[in-house]
Amino acid sequence: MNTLSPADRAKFAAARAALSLVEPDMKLGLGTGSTANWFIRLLGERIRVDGIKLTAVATSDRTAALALSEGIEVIDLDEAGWLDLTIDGADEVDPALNLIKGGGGAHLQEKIVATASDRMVVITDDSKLVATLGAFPLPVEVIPMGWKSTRAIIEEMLEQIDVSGREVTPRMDGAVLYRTDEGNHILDLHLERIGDPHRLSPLLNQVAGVVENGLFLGIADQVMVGYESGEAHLLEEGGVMRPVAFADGIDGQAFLKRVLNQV
Ligand SMILES: O=C[C@H](O)[C@H](O)[C@H](O)COP(=O)(O)O
Repeated sequence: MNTLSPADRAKFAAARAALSLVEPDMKLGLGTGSTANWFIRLLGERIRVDGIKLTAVATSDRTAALALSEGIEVIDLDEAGWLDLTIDGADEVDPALNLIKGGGGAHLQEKIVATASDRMVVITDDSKLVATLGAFPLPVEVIPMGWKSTRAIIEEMLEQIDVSGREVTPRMDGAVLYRTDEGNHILDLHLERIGDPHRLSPLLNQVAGVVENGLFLGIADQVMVGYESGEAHLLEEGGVMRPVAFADGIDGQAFLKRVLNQV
């Protein structure tokens, strides 16, 4: 059997802890990325074990494909109307539960889905908890037409902003520009430290050509933090942390054995 890396042990623990938040008949938002993928696989297992019924909205083509392969019913957001709970990963989480997302290029759909939910719970390993956002490059989705002009305007705007770095690079997919599910490009802003994310986010979104940036401010309600040890804690605004027990009826060892042998 392949073994779980320390990072995956922590991601798995966070995802499994969030599984206990799922109740029958919920309409769920499913995030994108390696941590969200653990949650989606575990959700599929819970549906197989418990036979619970629920529907889900995906935040990317990748997530939709994985969810469908796990037997999860996937519907459009407009069909769902409003969601009970969104579970998603993050690239950085600050003490006020503000996030940087979009490392996988999916932050536009993720923000639409999270803000159309009663509750957003982030699942993450403890390495993503930071005092100040910005060490992870901030993704900004831009329309392909005139993207170089959009980048120039962003660079000029950044001169007025309290950040420690100002390099803006187009995200590449091998030799070509990266394309999101919507066919747009991504600019990664290497800011190192974002002094005032609440000032930066609307300024970015005001630039013509910008579709959405990866700052999630005041959107996440709680954070499930997983550790290499296999434990998980629930983090709430204000820094309160409490341990979470797994209560899902899943045989974790058997589940991991099956999943790891598929990889
Ligand atoms: O665009 C991708 C998403 O925002 C992801 O949720 C984020 O990048 C975290 O991904 P991972 O769980 O793979 O670290």
